Amino acid sequence: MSSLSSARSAAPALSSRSAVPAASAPAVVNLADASLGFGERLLWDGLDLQIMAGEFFAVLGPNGSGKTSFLKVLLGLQALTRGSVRVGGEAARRGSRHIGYIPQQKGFAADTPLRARDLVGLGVDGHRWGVRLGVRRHRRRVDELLDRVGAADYANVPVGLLSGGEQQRLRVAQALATDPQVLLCDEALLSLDLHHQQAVSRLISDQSRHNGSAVVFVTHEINPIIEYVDRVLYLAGGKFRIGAPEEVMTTDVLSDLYGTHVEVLHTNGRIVVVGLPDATTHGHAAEGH
Ligand SMILES: Nc1ncnc2c1ncn2[C@@H]1O[C@H](COP(=O)(O)OP(=O)(O)OP(=O)(O)O)[C@@H](O)[C@H]1O
Repeated sequence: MSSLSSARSAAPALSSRSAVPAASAPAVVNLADASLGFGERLLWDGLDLQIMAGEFFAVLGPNGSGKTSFLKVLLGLQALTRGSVRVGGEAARRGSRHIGYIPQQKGFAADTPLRARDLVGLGVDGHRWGVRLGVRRHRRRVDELLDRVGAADYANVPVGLLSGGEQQRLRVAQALATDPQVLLCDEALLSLDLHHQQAVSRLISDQSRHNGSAVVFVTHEINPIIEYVDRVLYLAGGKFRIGAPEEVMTTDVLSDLYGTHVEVLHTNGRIVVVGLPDATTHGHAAEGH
């Protein structure tokens, strides 16, 4: 185990940005002594982590560091090499009703035979194993969700004709339909313009602050969500570090994780990482805006 991972977190208090007091918030994700590796390749080892209701938790790291694998573990799609994982009080498993999932933005084909309200309706029905709400209640719930994400105006438009940002709002509505205990977001802002990045991240943050969902947000770029993040899990080179962004996103910590000197600059409320190893394709350095 690395020196960094031995400094693992036993769920430190949430940052001042959280509206949910740490003491009263229950843990909804619980990893104990968790390790994951593929063959020779170790992604992380000895990960003890609790994510609390209402917490906005970001998972960061360069390409290939294990961010998507971390989400798959929570989704019950990837078994750990060692240790245990519980979500909403039960062992992680596929199709858990405790989980809402916002995938990467991928456009729908223009001829997809679904209207905006149909897509959201699938989320409302998704966990009911065939037992649908009555037609009226179903419609009301879909309307509420469309309204909440600002999509009421295009409720009846086929999804393939909507912009990327409009489609992503619908995916948020779909994921929120069951008011999940845990909201998993996989690069949910990718390829959205700045305006839609801000709108979608605010919707996700609202779900954690006002409805108490724990948000687990996988991203290669912290800046679009920096104002909402309580804690970060930073994965790199088989090691990890957990803490508030200001504790983890530092020159010392990232240099230690990458095993080479990198510089972390804080400018205009943004974080820019400079000098990442050549082999590392990573958002911070490349973007630097
Ligand atoms: N089922 C698997 N079998 C073997 N290797 C795997 C498997 N799943 C993931 N890996 C490897 O584990 C590493 C981490 O992959 P993962 O997709 O979790 O990284 P990531 O941080 O999400 O990367 P990116 O930012 O590029 O999406 C990669 O080297 C990948 O090839």
